[in-house]
Formats: sequence, C-alpha cells, structure tokens
Amino acid sequence: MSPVIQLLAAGRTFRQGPDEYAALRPATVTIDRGQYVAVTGASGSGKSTLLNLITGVDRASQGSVRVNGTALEMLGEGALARFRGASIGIVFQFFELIPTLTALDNVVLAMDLVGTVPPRARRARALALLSDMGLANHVFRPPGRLSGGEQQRVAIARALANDPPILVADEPTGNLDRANGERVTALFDRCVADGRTVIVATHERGGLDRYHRVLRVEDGQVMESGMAEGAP
Ligand SMILES: Nc1ncnc2c1ncn2[C@@H]1O[C@H](COP(=O)(O)OP(=O)(O)OP(=O)(O)O)[C@@H](O)[C@H]1O
Repeated sequence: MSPVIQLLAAGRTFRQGPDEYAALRPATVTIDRGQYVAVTGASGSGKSTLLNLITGVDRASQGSVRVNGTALEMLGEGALARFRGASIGIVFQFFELIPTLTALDNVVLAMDLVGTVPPRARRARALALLSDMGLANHVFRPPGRLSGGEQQRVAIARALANDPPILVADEPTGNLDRANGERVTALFDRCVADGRTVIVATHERGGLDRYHRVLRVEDGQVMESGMAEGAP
C-alpha cells in the first residue's frame, strides 16, 4: 500500500485577538493511492481547513503534510503552486470559474498555468474533457450562461485538465439539485475507477457506502469513522 497523502500531527490554528483558535487539531492521517475518502462533519467543524492543508491551498501551523512524499511545508509559494497544479485537481464548492472566459477557456487556462500538457494539445484535451462531462454543446458559453450543475461539471473538467493523480472536492454537490448531484458524484466514482485518489467533503449523511473510508471531523478533531471491506 503506498501512502499518497500523509498528515503527521498537522494542525491549523487561527489567531483571534490574543487567543489562538484550533480550526484543525493536530491530526495524523494516511491516505493510500486509489482510496475514495469522504470527509464529513457539521458546518464549521473543520472540513475545509483539512482539505486546504491537503491541497496546499493553506499551510499547517504545526506538523507536516506530505503529498507523494513531498513535505509541502518545505516548498516556497511558487514551488508549492507548481506542485499542486500537477499533482492535485481541486473542485471548489462554489465552482470558482472565471466568469469572463468560456467553459473551454477555463479548462485551457488550467493547462496553461501548469504547463505539462503541450500547448498544441490543450484545446483538444479541454474539448474532450468537456464532452466527457456531457457539455459538448456548451463549451463556448461563459459560466454565467450555464446551470449550477453544468458549472460544476466544467469545474471537474478543469480539475482533471492536468491529469492529476489526486482529486479533492469541497462539498461539490452542496449547491446542486439531486439529479445534478448524483451525476457529479457518478463522475467522482469514475475517477476512482480510473485509479485516482479522490477525497470529497460532504454534509450528506446518506450515500456514504460508496466510499472506501469516511473521516469525520468534529470540533476540529479528525476521526476515522469507518473503513469498508475490500478498501484498497
Ligand atoms: N481564515 C480563517 N480565519 C479564522 N477562522 C477561520 C478561518 N478559516 C476557517 N476558520 C474557522 O475554522 C473553523 C472551521 O472552518 P471550516 O471552513 O474548516 O469548516 P467546515 O467544516 O468546512 O464548514 P462548512 O461545512 O460550513 O464549509 C470555523 O470555526 C471557521 O470559522
């Protein structure tokens, strides 16, 4: 079993006036390659803080966060951004698409920023990814002319643009109706079947049996809440 993500007593505190507030208490967690992991917990429990440390969007206040053996705290801002771009696809709760660009250009831009896909291949790859998400007829629309479910699928296509081995999604179905939520969840299932490591924060209590593993966050404390039989 090869660990792809390791938190070693990694925590995050925020200063509140003279006090320190632990949004995430020091947690030691190992996630293996190919695992499908749900992160659950009440609003404000620390799910986003945990995901932000894993993705390097935020830095731990203490401990170490390792992705594919690289300690993120050892990287400077530029190196961290490059490492993140190539290793981790991130799907944000509120999509975070660029409103002035078409769906196609949002996906191409992700490749431009990382630079591992050859320039001449980027447009065709973006078109293929968007078609794969069922958006072949919408590629020239800006996000404002797409439904929430369509925008989320553009965001997933963008997250996959650089073919990252790890996909992290923060409540990706939180703003979608049931049908769109199920469609997006099925896309994550497929990413796991393709061999990616997928980590999804979710408020939902149902539907957790699809995951290999459920991490529960309560008051900033990460707990193992169950590992299904046959998990990798
Ligand atoms: N930048 C920050 N400065 C101060 N406190 C913060 C900051 N970011 C998060 N927090 C606090 O840390 C705690 C955990 O927040 P976090 O966003 O991780 O929760 P969450 O479980 O993702 O919530 P939700 O389900 O509502 O998205 C909250 O009390 C929040 O107010």
